[in-house]
Amino acid sequence: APLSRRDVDPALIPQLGFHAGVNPTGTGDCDGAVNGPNGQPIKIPCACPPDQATFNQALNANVAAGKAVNNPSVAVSFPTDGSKASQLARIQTALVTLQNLHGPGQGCPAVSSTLQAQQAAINAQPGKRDAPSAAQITAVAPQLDFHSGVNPTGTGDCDGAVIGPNGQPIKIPCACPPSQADFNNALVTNVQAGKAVNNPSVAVTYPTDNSNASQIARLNAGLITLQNLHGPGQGCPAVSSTFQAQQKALHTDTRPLLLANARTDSTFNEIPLIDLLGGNAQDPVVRRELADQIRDACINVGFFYVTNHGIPEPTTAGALHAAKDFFALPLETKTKLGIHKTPNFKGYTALLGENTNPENRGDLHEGFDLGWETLDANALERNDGAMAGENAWPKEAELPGFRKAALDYYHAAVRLGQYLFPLFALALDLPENFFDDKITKPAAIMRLLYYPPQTGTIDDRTIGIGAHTDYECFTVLWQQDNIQALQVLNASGQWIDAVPIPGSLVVNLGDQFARWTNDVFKSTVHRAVNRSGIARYSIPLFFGTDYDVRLEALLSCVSPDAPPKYDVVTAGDYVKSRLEATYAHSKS
Ligand SMILES: O=C(O)CCC(=O)C(=O)O
Ligand SMILES: [Fe+2]
Repeated sequence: APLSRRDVDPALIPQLGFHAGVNPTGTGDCDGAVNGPNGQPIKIPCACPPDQATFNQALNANVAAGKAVNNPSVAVSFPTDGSKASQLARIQTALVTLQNLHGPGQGCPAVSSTLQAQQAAINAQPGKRDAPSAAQITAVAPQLDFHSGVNPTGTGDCDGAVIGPNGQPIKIPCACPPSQADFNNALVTNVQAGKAVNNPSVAVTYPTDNSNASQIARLNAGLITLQNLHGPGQGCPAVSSTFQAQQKALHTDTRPLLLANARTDSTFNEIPLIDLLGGNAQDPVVRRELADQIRDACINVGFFYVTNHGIPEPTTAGALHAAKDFFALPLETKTKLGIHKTPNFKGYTALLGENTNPENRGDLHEGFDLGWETLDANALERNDGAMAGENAWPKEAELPGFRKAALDYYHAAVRLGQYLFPLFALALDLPENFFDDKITKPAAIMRLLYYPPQTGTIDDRTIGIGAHTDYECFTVLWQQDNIQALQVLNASGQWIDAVPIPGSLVVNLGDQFARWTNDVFKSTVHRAVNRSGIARYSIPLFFGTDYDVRLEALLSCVSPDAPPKYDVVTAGDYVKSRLEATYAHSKS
């Protein structure tokens, strides 16, 4: 199209830096221009981005209108000078154009271009021309957090702000650090010069926004200023301030702020193993590191193994023993405890009594389900409305010790669940106590499962447990060693074996978390087929929230590219409706 008189100078239009159709998955997704936290390109619709010429036309229309024509509440500007601020404004207009190509919030994602990287590069440029004012610099100046003259030794040395490896404060000159006001003055001089004036080969950058990267950059500017106060390399040591500790805390938190942009369609080939030590560590950095591993597994796989999970081996052995004894009871005894005889899915499920996958003919396992119950006869029962109702136990004389063994395991697993919830919260960039008021009653359902061996030709519609997702927030699954049965479906449709790892448990996410996170956390499809030739036992515990908690997409998991996918329902109603469908199969 010919340039219209009102069109902007095409040389000033930011380049998209990427083109459509890279590495199509076959499901409409292609690689984007930006790598996600897993090191793989973030997926984008294959039709994104448009070609540069089409894009330029849309941008010209927006600039002419002074707003995004498809989203008129968003103003755009297109200053033409070379200042940093104007370059950034032009890129901002390009981003708005890209993301509203076809309607309000309907367009191509930012990551289908390199526009955000271009913004970051401009922000990182040193330079006097657009240096902030003294007031802007001091408003966000790094705080020394320490003052001079602490515990003088009499030889000119004083205590520094940092403890050394011997447990004692590292010594610094008593004149260090300067006062915050003197430090600020030196900082302003350096920032406005774009370098350390006392050591001119050292550049100083000082972005003033609140991002982690910018805070870290400002602390660097602070360190350079402090260490070159009086001449090249002559100044106060880093340990006369807490700058480095502040940087360390920020470095552990450089994940993208918007979880919505961390969404992946990754095709995993193995299930990660996470050592759970450190979840209660005093040091928040340690807890953060563990939560980051969990976050990666939740975003990319939806399944992970855990070690150091805290459930004692004898407790597990006791529960396994109890399961074996229970399923060996005469069918008649078990049938008396049938799950349809209780209001809330407690008790025994016979072979083929359940159907997890509607396309199947019934699941080839027997089960025994129980909910929260205390072993202490005097304690108050706390029962979640969703699953309220008594457990259906066999008589103590019929199966001595069964109830205690099952409940011992249940209680140990609930402790593990309570340990995991704050870590999941951290993984979602939420306060660690986010779930505390949502899990006041342990809405945890435990199952003992028995899978008879399947021999001969196998009809794919009758397997141990049909392909399904779990319904709650997450599941903690114990599976028997040496028998491979559990399989997990990856994004390219392959079943990946979840091989039992001795001493570990499997943790997998369920639909409640998927709904909360708008599918940023994956509720991954899985099934079990026991072709080992011998009996297999497993013990899942499903952790949900209190009944009335609304499963509403977290704001951080929603963006124009990823609008909320699910209707809001309560956690309890959701699980209940799924259970009703699962067991409808055997209800007569
Ligand atoms: O037995 C297994 O390994 C899996 C059980 C399961 O997926 C379930 O009960 O939801
Ligand atoms: Fe499951």
